[in-house]
Amino acid sequence: MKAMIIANPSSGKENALEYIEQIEAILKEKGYDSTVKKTEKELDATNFCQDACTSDFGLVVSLGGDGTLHETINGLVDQVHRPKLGIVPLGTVNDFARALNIPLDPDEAISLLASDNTKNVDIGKFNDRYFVNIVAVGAIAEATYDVTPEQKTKLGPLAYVLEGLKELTSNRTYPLTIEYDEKKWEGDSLLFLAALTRSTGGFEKLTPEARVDDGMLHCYVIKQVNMIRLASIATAILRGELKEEEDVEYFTAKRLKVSSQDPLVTNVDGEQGDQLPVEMEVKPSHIQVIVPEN
Ligand SMILES: Nc1ncnc2c1ncn2[C@@H]1O[C@H](COP(=O)(O)OP(=O)(O)OP(=O)(O)O)[C@@H](O)[C@H]1O
Repeated sequence: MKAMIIANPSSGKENALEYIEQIEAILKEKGYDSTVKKTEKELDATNFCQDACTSDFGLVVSLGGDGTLHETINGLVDQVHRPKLGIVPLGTVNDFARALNIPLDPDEAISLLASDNTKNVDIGKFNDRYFVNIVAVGAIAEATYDVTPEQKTKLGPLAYVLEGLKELTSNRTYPLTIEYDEKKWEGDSLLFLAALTRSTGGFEKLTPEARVDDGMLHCYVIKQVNMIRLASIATAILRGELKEEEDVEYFTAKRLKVSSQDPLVTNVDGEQGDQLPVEMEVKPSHIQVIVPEN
């Protein structure tokens, strides 16, 4: 059996290469011959992973942050043969690993690679690319672009939360039309979220209803609200009860289209996405990921 280790030497604390021997050793015990591929630039992980799929590899390990993981998954999704995926998180946020209960400690995540326990996880299609966590539309969605690498290193996930809260208080709304399955929502919205998992920006209670393998996009529209209601929504988020708020519309969908008369950009798994209109769809239980039991 063949395994490919896709390592980004620049991720997190720039120490990915220190873990390679340890990973090779554990995979050897499982009967894998490992090939190590080091990324040098954007899209390398996608191309390496596509090669692994077409060359009949049984396992691909992503060793890096969320960016490397997304690029790896984007190389996997459209293929007929999709190897199992192992994740060793080295980034600052590691949302997908959090959502799957994969240890954030690299040594523990490497030990997990010996496990045969896997989960078939949903993937979201967003226009012609894929996402694993969340799509956001609104001012807070643009806030993550303002987080500097220095803030990220110093504050970790909190940098996104702080930047996001700052934007929320600006209370800017946008007219949105959301067509989902056979239904439609239209109105002014402060923030629209479509989540596949419960973890966003390192914050694990924003969208607690979302399960990684339920085949659904969990959608939350925060409507136009006054400052007092906004404070109530903020505390509801902290309690993991966003959907209970009266100014929040919650629904699930298998596919949806979001449009607006305003030229709004989107945020897809923390990266800048296409401008509206956009279409999304769930590919249910599409990739097999090594995860802890329970
Ligand atoms: N050798 C390299 N040097 C610089 N950048 C690289 C290299 N290889 C890949 N990249 C790019 O680095 C991007 C970010 O990597 P990744 O997300 O793994 O690390 P990170 O930014 O430290 O993690 P996080 O986003 O969780 O903080 C990747 O999306 C990829 O395009």
